[in-house]
Amino acid sequence: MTAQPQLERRTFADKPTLAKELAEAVADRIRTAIAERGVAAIAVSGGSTPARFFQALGKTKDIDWTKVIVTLVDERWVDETSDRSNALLVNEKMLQGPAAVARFFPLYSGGDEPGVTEVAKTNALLADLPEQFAAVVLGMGGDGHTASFFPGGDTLTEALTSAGPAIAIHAPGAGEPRITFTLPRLLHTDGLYLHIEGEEKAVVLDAALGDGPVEDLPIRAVLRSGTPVTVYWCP
Ligand SMILES: O=C1O[C@H](COP(=O)(O)O)[C@@H](O)[C@H](O)[C@H]1O
Repeated sequence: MTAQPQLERRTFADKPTLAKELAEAVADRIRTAIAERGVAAIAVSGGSTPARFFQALGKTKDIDWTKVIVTLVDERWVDETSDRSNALLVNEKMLQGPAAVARFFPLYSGGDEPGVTEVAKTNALLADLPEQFAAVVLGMGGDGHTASFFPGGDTLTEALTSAGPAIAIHAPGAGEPRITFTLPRLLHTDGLYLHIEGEEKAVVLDAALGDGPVEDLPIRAVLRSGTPVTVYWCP
C-alpha cells in the first residue's frame, strides 16, 4: 500500500544558512541518540551538494565524537584516491577537527566491481552498525535518484524492498558501478532528511510528489514510504 507523503519543507535563504541549520538538526539527533543509546550512527550522501553541511557538522564541538559512527547512504565503486569517492568527501570535509575521532564505515571494499564477495565484505562490516540510525541525510539527483536508487538500475526493485543492508547496483546514469544501502535499512532512523538545492531539484521534487511510477523517479519510494521526511532546500 502506498502511504501519503509525510513531508515538512524547510526553505532557507542561501546555502551557508541551510548548511548550518541542517548541521544543527543532525547534531541534535546525534546528541539524543548518544544520551539514549550510548552511540549514534549517521548515514550521509555524497555528490556535489553536502560539502558545506559536512564542514558545519564536523566543526560541532559539543558532541562526543568518539561515540559517533559515520557511513554513507551510497558509494561509487572507486577507491578513496578518486575524486568521485563519496568517502573522500566525507573524510576531507567532515571528519576533521572535533569530528576526526568519529569512526567511519566505508561502503567500498576493494577492486573494480562490487561482486558477491566484495558486497559480502561490506555487509559484514555494516552488521556492526546499531540497528537504528540517529539520522539519514539523503540527496537527490536531477534524474530523481536518491542514494543509488537510479532509474534503470539493474537491482532497483531489490534496493527498494530488501533488508540489505547494502547491495550492488548498476545503471546507465550512474557513472561507475555502485553500492547502496537498501531503502528499508535506511528507514531505520530517528530522523530522515532530504537535502536539495536549486530550482531544478525543487521542480523534480514537485514532480515526484505527483502520480507516476517509482521506476521513473525513485525518490518516490522514499516519499511514499510513510516515513516522515524533512526537506532542506534553498535556491
Ligand atoms: O551520485 C550521487 O548523487 C546524488 C546527488 O548528488 P548531487 O551531486 O546532485 O548533489 C547523491 O545524493 C548520492 O549520494 C551520490 O552518490
